[in-house]
Amino acid sequence: MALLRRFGYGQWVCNQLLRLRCWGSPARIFSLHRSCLQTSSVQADTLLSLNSFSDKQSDQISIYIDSLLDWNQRMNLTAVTERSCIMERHIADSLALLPIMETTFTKYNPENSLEHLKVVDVGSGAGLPGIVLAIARPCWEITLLESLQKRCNFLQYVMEALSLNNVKLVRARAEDAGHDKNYREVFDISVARAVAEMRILVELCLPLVRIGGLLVAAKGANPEEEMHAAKRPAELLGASILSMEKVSSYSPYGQRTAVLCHKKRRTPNKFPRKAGIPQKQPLH
Ligand SMILES: C[S@@+](CC[C@H](N)C(=O)[O-])C[C@H]1O[C@@H](n2cnc3c(N)ncnc32)[C@H](O)[C@@H]1O
Repeated sequence: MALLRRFGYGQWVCNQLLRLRCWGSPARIFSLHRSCLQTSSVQADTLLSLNSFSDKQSDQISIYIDSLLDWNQRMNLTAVTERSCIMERHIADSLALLPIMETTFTKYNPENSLEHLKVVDVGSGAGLPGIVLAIARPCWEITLLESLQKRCNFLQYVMEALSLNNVKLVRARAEDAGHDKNYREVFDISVARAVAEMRILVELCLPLVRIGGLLVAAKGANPEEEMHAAKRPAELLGASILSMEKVSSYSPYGQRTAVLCHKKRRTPNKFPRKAGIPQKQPLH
């Protein structure tokens, strides 16, 4: 472990190697180091095999990362510019949401199958976590909601390059989509990652969620304060904040969490408020 750490590998890679019992002689470790330098394949292969990805899904992840790196030279999609870091910080981080999404959804919707969920990724940016979820769960219908045209151009390109036929792209602000009958209260789950603090997120995301559905917000190590501040806003929108769950992401950001809300009643028609108002005057 210390040896790989000295070569600059993150905790995630070391943990994966430990899990797979990939340890052996110094020569074996050195050859692993060399192969990591060449292809980052230890992280990639391990992550993809842990998620039981088929060859097609693994290829889709690979093309997605290539596209991110390529387009990132022309537009600002992500601050992460190394292939291996994208694997750790973005792909692993997005996949880490799946177990908590699925167990919590089943708990509150025991009569519903997990096979055909409708999920909206609010503020999808470069497609995180939406594109990764669409690859991992080809039977789900994923809607990417993104307001910036440039990012939508990238998302459209990726959808075609990956032949993703379970993804819809909507270029709109969440405040507007929330009043469109095609999107209002139709989704089983709304996810959001790195978009806004919880008081704002509940107003952007909960109007899109059907009664019984969930909001799953990907958060950092300590979301307690913002979660507490969002309790009443969530109630105003027809939901209760269920809990904060630790998620087993291997990203080097440190502990990751998911804040979960359960929609219990219809959202009053006055929400979401006009574009920009949720951010300027968060509900309290
Ligand atoms: C910091 S990026 C995060 C992107 C991605 N979710 C991720 O984890 O990398 C936030 C994205 O949310 C989008 N966004 C912010 N507010 C929005 C809104 N009200 N409606 C739709 N998209 C929004 C921005 O355009 C931006 O692409």
